[in-house]
Amino acid sequence: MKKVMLIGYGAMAQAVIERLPANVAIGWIVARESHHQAILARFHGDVTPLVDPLACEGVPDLVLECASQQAVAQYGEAVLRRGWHLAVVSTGALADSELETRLLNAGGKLTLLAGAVAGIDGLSAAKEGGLQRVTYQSRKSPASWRGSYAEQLIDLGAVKEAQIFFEGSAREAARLFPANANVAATVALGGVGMDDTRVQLMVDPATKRNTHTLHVEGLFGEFHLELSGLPLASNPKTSTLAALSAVRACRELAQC
Ligand SMILES: NC(=O)C1=CN([C@@H]2O[C@H](COP(=O)(O)OP(=O)(O)OC[C@H]3O[C@@H](n4cnc5c(N)ncnc54)[C@H](O)[C@@H]3O)[C@@H](O)[C@H]2O)C=CC1
Ligand SMILES: O=C([O-])CC(=O)C(=O)O
Repeated sequence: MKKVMLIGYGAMAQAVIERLPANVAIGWIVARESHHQAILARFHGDVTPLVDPLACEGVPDLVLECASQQAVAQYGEAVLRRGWHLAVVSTGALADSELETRLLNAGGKLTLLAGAVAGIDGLSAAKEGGLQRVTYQSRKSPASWRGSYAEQLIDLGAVKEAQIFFEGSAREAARLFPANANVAATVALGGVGMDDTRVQLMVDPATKRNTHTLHVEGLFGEFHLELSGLPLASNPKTSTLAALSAVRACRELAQC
């Protein structure tokens, strides 16, 4: 039985717990203290709630971050320094280039999950031949942008038709929208980097989906990908596919 340490106990973590493959168990959950009683009760003491991954007395086969960019900054380096395997879904944390360097030099094994988008394998392959242009657009409902920096750029309650409210680099997008624009960072890391990946963020009152549009041009030719994802019912910011990419990481663990 492979044992996973989850970081986070929100919408994505719940989806992962519900779909956990056979031969994989959650051993520890790093969560806010307010969640600890609920974790103990739900798993009848079989899962240890922690406030810090380093309080773990065992050795997890995988540490699966499903929490926030802030959690990656807080725990990522220490987890990797222990020689553990860390899979990160809050990839936008790497928009902080100093943190990126520390994570890459810490040892262990760092996996960046594809999250809510597809095509990262093709993008990375295309990079081998040279890329000329990578653009990424995210289109979500007003509910998905609520509570984010978007509220300072646009009146979400008054939007009548689809509107772009942010244009900039992947680095800016990932840092300004930490719960909404990790895909911008994922695309950047697979392609032309944080500063050269152009990003548009759009609010669309007519949609209930999270739509990711990727356009890539390079020596290989070009590709255009549009992925229209259903958000998790418990968090409209987060696409179901992002949670499924974390489940996939658990399945790969079960198979190795
Ligand atoms: N790469 C991608 O495609 C995507 C990445 N994400 C990332 O996944 C994260 C989680 O998504 P959801 O579960 O939907 O969010 P959520 O807001 O429902 O849950 C996040 C949970 O993590 C906990 N948390 C945050 N920072 C923590 C810390 N430092 N220590 C302990 N617990 C901490 C929160 O208390 C909360 O329980 C998002 O914040 C975002 O960074 C989300 C969607 C797509
Ligand atoms: O789940 C999504 O659709 C994308 C998302 O929140 C992110 O990129 O952080």
